[in-house]
Parts: sequence; structure tokens; C-alpha cells
Amino acid sequence: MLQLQNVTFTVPALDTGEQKTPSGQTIINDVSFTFEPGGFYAITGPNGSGKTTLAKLIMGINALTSGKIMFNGTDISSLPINERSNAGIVYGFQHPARFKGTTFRDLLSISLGSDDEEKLVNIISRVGICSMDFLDKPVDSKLSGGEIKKIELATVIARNPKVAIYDEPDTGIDLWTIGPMVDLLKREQKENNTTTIVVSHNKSFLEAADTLLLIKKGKIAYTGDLAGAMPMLEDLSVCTFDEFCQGEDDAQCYR
Ligand SMILES: Nc1ncnc2c1ncn2[C@@H]1O[C@H](COP(=O)(O)OP(=O)(O)OP(=O)(O)O)[C@@H](O)[C@H]1O
Repeated sequence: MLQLQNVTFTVPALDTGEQKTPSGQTIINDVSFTFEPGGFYAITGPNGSGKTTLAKLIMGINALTSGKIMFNGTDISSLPINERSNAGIVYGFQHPARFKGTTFRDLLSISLGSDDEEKLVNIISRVGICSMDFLDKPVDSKLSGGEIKKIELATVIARNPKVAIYDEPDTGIDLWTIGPMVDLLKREQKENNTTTIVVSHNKSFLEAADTLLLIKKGKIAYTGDLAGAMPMLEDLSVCTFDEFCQGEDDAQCYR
């Protein structure tokens, strides 16, 4: 069980070499929530509401300003990323890194902790990569957005995570690939009891989730199923910029 207790993230002061002065903007504000083992959660909300920041706080990519994160009874709030990863929390990036001179086989072997061919094939077939040649592709800028996403998913799944966090996994993926990707994450959730947390605006992921967390201005505005969230999702007041238009129906903006 993964518990967020009064989790807060305020933009830290920049170290200018002089005394630190807090820049002070609170991005995540006093968020408490429990992710049950094996649940499928979608974190959604307007642009800039704090979804990625919340995911990064769970992974330890951002350090908490205050509050606590408990994982299976242990306080992991001050653990670095690698120790959270060793504990079973794994993060798939929105824009995965590309490493010149590294092949997919290298990356996957590191994630898997083994270069056993049979195990590598098992993982690539789980993410829907049929060609063995793909294993020896360099992970560089020549890969398409969809290919790099599949590689990222494979490296997360290879770690056999207890908690898998995917930040906008549909970025760079065509509409025809989203369905199979949702099916893949659902299958991994069910077969391995993986607690799955997906940051997404995509309806397919929102429909797949057991529970939605709707984030608005750094706070949880709603938790529950998609049907219950619909009025809020359709309500323009969830827009981050609503203080400028006060929610007027005919506001001239790009929401
Ligand atoms: N370390 C940081 N320093 C300064 N500002 C930050 C930091 N981390 C996040 N922010 C700001 O916090 C806000 C929320 O960012 P975040 O990436 O969490 O939003 P999001 O809800 O995931 O948005 P999107 O849907 O556009 O991906 C943004 O305005 C972002 O610029």
C-alpha cells in the first residue's frame, strides 16, 4: 500500500551561492491519498495542475517540502530514486531519454538484471514487439515516438514493479496503438497485481482506471470513478486559469 500523507511540494529556492531565498510557489498542496495494492489509478486534470509533479514526488525525482510517503509500512519520504526503485516503485517517463551508442537490448538487460535471451524475448512480446531485430536497435534519435514509448514500457515491465507510474504514456503514440497499450497495462496490473498509476488526459486510460484522481491547482479535487468525475471534467472551472475569466461561458481562450 502506497500512502501519501499531507504531501506538499513548494518550488525550492535556487542556490545562488548566497543565502537561499524561497521562491515559494506551492505546486502540490497537502495531498493525502492511499493507493491500494493492485489498483489501476489515473491521475488527470488541467495542464499545469501538478500531475507530473505529484508522480515525481512519489518516485523521489522531486523531494517533498513536507508530508510523508509510506510504502508497505515504511517511510520512504527521504529515500533516493534508486532505493525507491529497489523497493519496487518504477517510473516511465513522458519523454524517455535516448542514449547514443546504447541498444534496446542493453537497456532491457539492465532493467531485467539479466541478458538471458528467453527472458528478453518474453518482455518484448509482452509489449507487442514481434521482431527480434528490434532488440539490437540503437536507442537514438532515429527511433519514432511510438518505438521509444514501447522501449520505455518494456524497461518498466522488465523490472517487475510493485508500483508502476506512467507519465502520459500515450505521448507520441497514434490512436490505433493506445487501445493495445491500455490492454497491456491492464494485463500487467491483473497478472502481476501491479499497482498502476497513469498520468493522462486520454479517455482510454480514464476509462480503464478503477479510480481517478482529478488534480486541480495542486490539490485533489475528486477521487472516484469516471462517471462521477464527468461533471467536473466537463466543467470549465477545473481550468488552471479560471481566476482570469471567473468561469465565464464565453471566455475567449484556448481551453
Ligand atoms: N521544480 C520546479 N520548479 C519550478 N516550477 C515547477 C517545478 N516543478 C513543477 N513546476 C511548475 O508546476 C506546475 C505544474 O507542473 P506539472 O508538470 O506537474 O503539471 P501537469 O499537471 O503535469 O501539466 P501537463 O498536463 O501540462 O503535463 C507548472 O507550472 C510547472 O512549471
